[in-house]
Amino acid sequence: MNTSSFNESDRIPPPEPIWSWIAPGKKLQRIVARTLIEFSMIRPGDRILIGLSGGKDSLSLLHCLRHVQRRAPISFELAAITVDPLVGGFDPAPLVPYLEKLGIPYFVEREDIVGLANTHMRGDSYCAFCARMKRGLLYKAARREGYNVLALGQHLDDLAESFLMSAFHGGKLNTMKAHYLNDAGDVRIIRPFVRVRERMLADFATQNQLPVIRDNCPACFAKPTQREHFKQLLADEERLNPQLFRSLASTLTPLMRDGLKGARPDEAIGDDTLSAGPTP
Ligand SMILES: Nc1ncnc2c1ncn2[C@@H]1O[C@H](COP(=O)(O)OP(=O)(O)OP(=O)(O)O)[C@@H](O)[C@H]1O
Repeated sequence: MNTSSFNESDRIPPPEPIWSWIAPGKKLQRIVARTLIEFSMIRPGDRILIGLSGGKDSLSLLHCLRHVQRRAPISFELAAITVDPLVGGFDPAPLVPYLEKLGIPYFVEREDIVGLANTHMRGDSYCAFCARMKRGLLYKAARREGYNVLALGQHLDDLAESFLMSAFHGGKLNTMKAHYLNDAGDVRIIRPFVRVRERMLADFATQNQLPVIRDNCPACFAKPTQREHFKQLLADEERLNPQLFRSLASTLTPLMRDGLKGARPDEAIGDDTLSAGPTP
C-alpha cells in the first residue's frame, strides 16, 4: 500500500457544529449595533427574513441578529430562508436540522435556476441571472410568509469590491445600499454588515464552528470573476496602506445611505441597549 499520500488529517472528522445560539464578540456586536442605528434598520414589529446562503457571512448574520433581538428594547421577529438553485455542489440540507435546533422558522425555496438560465437568459452572465432570480424568489417568499424586511450578509469588503467594479467598468459611483425599499415598495432590504470586515466574519464562523455550506456552483467557479480580481487588488493595496478600509468606509458612506422616506430613528433601536454586554 502506498502511504506517501496519506494525510493524517483525513482521519479526523470535522468538528460538530455548535447547535446553540452564539453571542458575537464585543467588537462585532458593537459595529453591528452602531450600523443598525446609523441606518435605522430595525423598527418595532418588523418581521425580518434572513437570506441564508449557508456561507460564513449569512450564518454569522443569523447569530448576530438573534443576539440583537434578545437585547433590543423593541420587539421584532426573525426567520431564515435559503434559495436552493438545485445545482450540483450546493446542498443546503444540513441547514434544516441546524435551524430546527436553533428553533427559528426556516424556509427553503427550490428552483432550477441554471435550467431557467439556459432557456431565458439573454446576453447575461449566469451569475447575474442567478442573483436576479434568487432575489425575486426571496421577495416572493417574504410576501407569501408575511415578512417585511429581508436581511442580507454583504460586508464592507463586498461593498468596496462593488464600488471598484462600478467605477472601473460601469462608469458610475455606486455600491450596495445599507437599507432601502424594493421597487415594489413592500420589502425593506437591510445589510447590517456594511461596516464589518470579511475577515471578522470568517473568524467568527471558524471559531464557532458554524456549519458552513460550500457553494461550488459550476457556473460561478468555472472562471475567475471580476470580483475576485478586485478583491486581490484591494488586498495588495491594503498591504501598502493598512488604513485603506477605514478610508473606504468613509468614502462609501454617502453611497450606501438608504434615502428611505419616513425613517423614524426615535423608534429604532437605541445605542445604549445594544452596546456589547454579557452573553445571554
Ligand atoms: N441561496 C441563497 N439563499 C438565501 N440567501 C442568499 C443566497 N445566496 C445569497 N444570499 C444572501 O445574499 C448575500 C450575498 O450573497 P453572496 O452570494 O454574495 O454571498 P457571500 O458573499 O458568499 O456570503 P455568504 O457567506 O453568506 O454566502 C448572502 O450573505 C445572503 O444573505
